[in-house]
Amino acid sequence: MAQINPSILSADFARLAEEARRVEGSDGVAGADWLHVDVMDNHFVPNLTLGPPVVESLRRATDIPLDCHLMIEEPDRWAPGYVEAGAGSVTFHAEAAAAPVRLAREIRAKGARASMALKPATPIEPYEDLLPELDMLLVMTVEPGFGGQAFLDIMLPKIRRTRQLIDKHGLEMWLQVDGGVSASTIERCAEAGADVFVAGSAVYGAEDPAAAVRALRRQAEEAAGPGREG
Ligand SMILES: O=C(CO)[C@@H](O)[C@H](O)COP(=O)(O)O
Repeated sequence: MAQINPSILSADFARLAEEARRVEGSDGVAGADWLHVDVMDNHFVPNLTLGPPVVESLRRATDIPLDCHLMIEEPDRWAPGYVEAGAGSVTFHAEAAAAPVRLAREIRAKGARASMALKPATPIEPYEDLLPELDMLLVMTVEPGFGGQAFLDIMLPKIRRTRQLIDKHGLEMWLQVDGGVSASTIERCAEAGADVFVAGSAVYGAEDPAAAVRALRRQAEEAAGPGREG
């Protein structure tokens, strides 16, 4: 089943709890699967957002699970604190981690899903042996740092190759894409093998964000076909 994770980078930071609730399901209507929390340190990327205290407050204010994407240096030092703050999934960048296997094991041992992200220029192949240590692999489809950028369709072959490696090893892990995911790009991502979709402006820029989430999920599931649904 396709999962849709709205990115709070496109939300109103003065009203985060309310923005989280706008994409949560209500009255039996399915909403977003996870809330994607963009953590930026102004070093790994040229933008600055939030840290563990905000994650902790969001955890208390909403029921939706938190998918924290750490676009920061020294994730080996800081990532465990995000699990303690209440993240259900923590993604660190391959380019920043000193010891990715040890870090993934620590995140899992603390009780969260462990995930690793690749910037557009970072290939998946050197990380093949590491995949069993992860619950999710994130292929960035824009340069990390800002919402609202154009989808890099030259990332589609990397999504396809990553899916092939996951299937080759018989892994249950998820394949996430992030950046420029919208009604006009999500089908290509799903066809290439992605099953978790981060969408910022396509959700929070819509008049009805919860309806945008449902429409994106429907498109992704139709594009993936019966092989990947349910
Ligand atoms: O991590 C990032 C950007 O670095 C993303 O999560 C964006 O925030 C997604 O926004 P859209 O491209 O969907 O507007």
